[in-house]
Amino acid sequence: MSGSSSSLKPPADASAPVRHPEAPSPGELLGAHYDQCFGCGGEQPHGLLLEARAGEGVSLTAEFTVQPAHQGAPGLAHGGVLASALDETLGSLNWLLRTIAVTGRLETDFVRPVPVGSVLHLQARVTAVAGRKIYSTATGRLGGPDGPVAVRADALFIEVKVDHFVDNGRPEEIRAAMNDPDQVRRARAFEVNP
Ligand SMILES: CCCCCCCCCCCC(=O)SCCNC(=O)CCNC(=O)[C@H](O)C(C)(C)COP(=O)(O)OP(=O)(O)OC[C@H]1O[C@@H](n2cnc3c(N)ncnc32)[C@H](O)[C@@H]1OP(=O)(O)O
Repeated sequence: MSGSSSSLKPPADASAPVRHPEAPSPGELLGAHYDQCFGCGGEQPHGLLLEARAGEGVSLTAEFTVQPAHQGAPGLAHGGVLASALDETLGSLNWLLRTIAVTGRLETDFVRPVPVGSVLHLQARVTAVAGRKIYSTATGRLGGPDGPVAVRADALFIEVKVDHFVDNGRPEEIRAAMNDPDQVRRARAFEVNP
């Protein structure tokens, strides 16, 4: 069974997404937006270490290898971890729009169990944009990019200003990020002043 709530259906006046002219080229790795991010950061040993690659249009692919630290049932990935992998993949799409956005809603279907050690092949694309609202969808497949779907999600991201993080994040981490030239450079990729 699948389906999504009405708030995930773009309104009639929504527009098709427009890839930013300076978005990474198809095939290019996006890299981490923050090295402490649970989804993509290289400094989180139990994180997902998810690597996303730009696709055509406003789409991307990503891979996530399920580690023993990601278990729920014995030998199987925890559903919340799989939802995180989908969330991170969908969030990475905003790089291609050059828009800073956070997840407002994420609806996930868990279709097949995902064993530890398996690689989840994720594919995501933005389907529509309406004002600050960005609608997107993703699948995660097992055994290869054309393998059977194990998880899928629809999401609504909401565009925010960089102040969203500055005003709400714990001051220690905000200060450290602002003092990190690499982090400042990544933030500038979104054409914002950190
Ligand atoms: C430096 C680089 C770093 C880049 C960093 C990137 C990090 C990516 C990490 C991966 C992604 C994440 O996990 S992000 C972390 C998880 N998410 C969060 O923490 C978000 C927490 N929530 C919030 O802060 C807030 O609720 C917002 C920002 C989402 C929305 O608040 P707001 O800005 O006041 O906007 P608001 O007026 O309420 O809503 C705007 C429009 O969106 C709709 N809307 C809002 N929320 C929802 C919702 N849950 N479901 C349906 N619709 C919603 C409203 O109806 C409205 O529609 P209309 O009336 O206009 O039609």
